[in-house]
Amino acid sequence: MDIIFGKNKKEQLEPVRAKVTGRIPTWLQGTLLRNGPGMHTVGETRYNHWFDGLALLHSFTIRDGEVYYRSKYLRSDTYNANIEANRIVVSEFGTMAYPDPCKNIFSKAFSYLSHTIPDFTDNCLINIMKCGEDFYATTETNYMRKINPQTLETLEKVDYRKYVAVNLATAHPHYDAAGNVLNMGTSIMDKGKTKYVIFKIPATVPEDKKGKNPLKHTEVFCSITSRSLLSPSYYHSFGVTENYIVFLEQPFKLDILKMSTAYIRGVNWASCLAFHKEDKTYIHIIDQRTKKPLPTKFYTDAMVVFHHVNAYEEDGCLLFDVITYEDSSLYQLFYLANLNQDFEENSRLTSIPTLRRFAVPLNVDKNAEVGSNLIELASTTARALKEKDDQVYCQPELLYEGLELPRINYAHNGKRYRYVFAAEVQWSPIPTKILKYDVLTKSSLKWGQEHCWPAEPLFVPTPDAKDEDDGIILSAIVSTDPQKLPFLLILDAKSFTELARASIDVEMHLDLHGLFIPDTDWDARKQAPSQEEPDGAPDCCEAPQT
Ligand SMILES: CC1=C(/C=C/C(C)=C/C=C/C(C)=C/C=O)C(C)(C)CCC1
Ligand SMILES: [Fe+2]
Repeated sequence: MDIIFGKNKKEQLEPVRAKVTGRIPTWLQGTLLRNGPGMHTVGETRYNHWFDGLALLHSFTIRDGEVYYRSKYLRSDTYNANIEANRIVVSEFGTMAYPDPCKNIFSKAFSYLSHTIPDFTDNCLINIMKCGEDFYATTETNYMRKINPQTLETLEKVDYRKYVAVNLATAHPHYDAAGNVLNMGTSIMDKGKTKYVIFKIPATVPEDKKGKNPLKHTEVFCSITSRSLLSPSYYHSFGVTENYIVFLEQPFKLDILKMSTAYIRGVNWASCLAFHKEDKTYIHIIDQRTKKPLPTKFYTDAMVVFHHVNAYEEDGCLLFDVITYEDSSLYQLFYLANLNQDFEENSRLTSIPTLRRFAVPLNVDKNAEVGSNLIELASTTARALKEKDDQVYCQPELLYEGLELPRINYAHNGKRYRYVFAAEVQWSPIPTKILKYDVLTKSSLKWGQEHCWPAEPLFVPTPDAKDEDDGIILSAIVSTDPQKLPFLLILDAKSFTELARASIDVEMHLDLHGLFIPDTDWDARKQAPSQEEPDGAPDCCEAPQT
């Protein structure tokens, strides 16, 4: 397993042509661009956690039935500093590192105590964000790196703090139909307050406005004061509907005092996160029209959510679907020490990721009887029980057990929808199958093959799509069988049958998230990789058949 998780992956700088079997639909033209950790040792030093790995971008360019693959490490300041020192010198989620090992503990304490919030890493390994015409590699700190989506080159380092007061920001922004970005982040102890800040980055900038960079036009949409100044919640994503935003203030919290002393205590950031099972999960619903949270205090039991799937409005209620855990053990399992030969035993989840639907009444009758259920929808068994003091306790409906890395047809984001595409996971965090779950009929279709570990499945609609599932699924598959090459799998999203696969003779990393850039989004001819790579691409076509 170390080969898949812990081994450093080589870059594939020149585009390599894949061996395609089956038929790739002719309308499918564009680039699947993805991000994830690819290097876990530098010199003699080793990261502790899989999320610490240095960001390795990779892309699959699909053109006229062919697939071209390339990969490149993000040249973050973190990457460059590590490579130059030939050891890990920048701290990541699960690994604390010190730039200068010669300094004694007192000078270390002095330099690190001068910042309550330490300077974080720019190793942007989680996702790719589109912002106007630009693409960024993202993580959860205040940094992003602009990238060239064709060459995978690393461009400017962006500090969110220049545009909006946040120390952390999610790697899962939302986009509206015009391409405006909606994201949120945490502002820690700024002017004596810790807040969750929802902000908008416009897709375009009016001609007359100075500066073409949309980030300069970032606007704070709404701020929610954290229940606690020194222990704000950790969150990985949030939900949106046509008129509302859903934010879960969950009892999985960052301890700011622990973070500010982590360097002198020699502990990692992960140890500053804790799940408080005795606490509640507060559900904040922000009205996009008034830019204010609803006054009712909605809450549910303690849980941990990383991924929101979708949310929508129905008959005066807001429904949201999330993948829930009963504890925070997921992040614990990705310590590389657990992901070894015996990972099946060492990395058993203590709670299975479960798709649950919550329903929140948008207009709460103050006179409703205490104990009454405020949800009268035929479509869900989720309940919202009126309590005293304007509180409403939400009880979810269980939809499906054992799934992660959810995606939907994004045209249905914020609206009623039927299909969740996800990776199936059981008691181990390793995906073994790709899943299509129908939230209406509660039925599912699956794709899986021996030794195959699929990445997050991404939905691309057909150009003339009528049904929600008119399109294809793209997923990069790595194999635990060294004889079997990794491949890009293309499934028909309706039937969930394989249309084609493109095998690539490289050591591919397991990635996290990404996006598809249709060729119509840029001047395809100008950017075609075939220009850099004349016909008869090297070695690729000799790839052994799998
Ligand atoms: C470095 C750093 C962080 C990094 C978090 C990361 C890298 C999380 C990755 C999560 C993933 C990949 C989840 C998948 O579901 C924190 C804790 C935000 C804050 C302190 C500094
Ligand atoms: Fe994620």
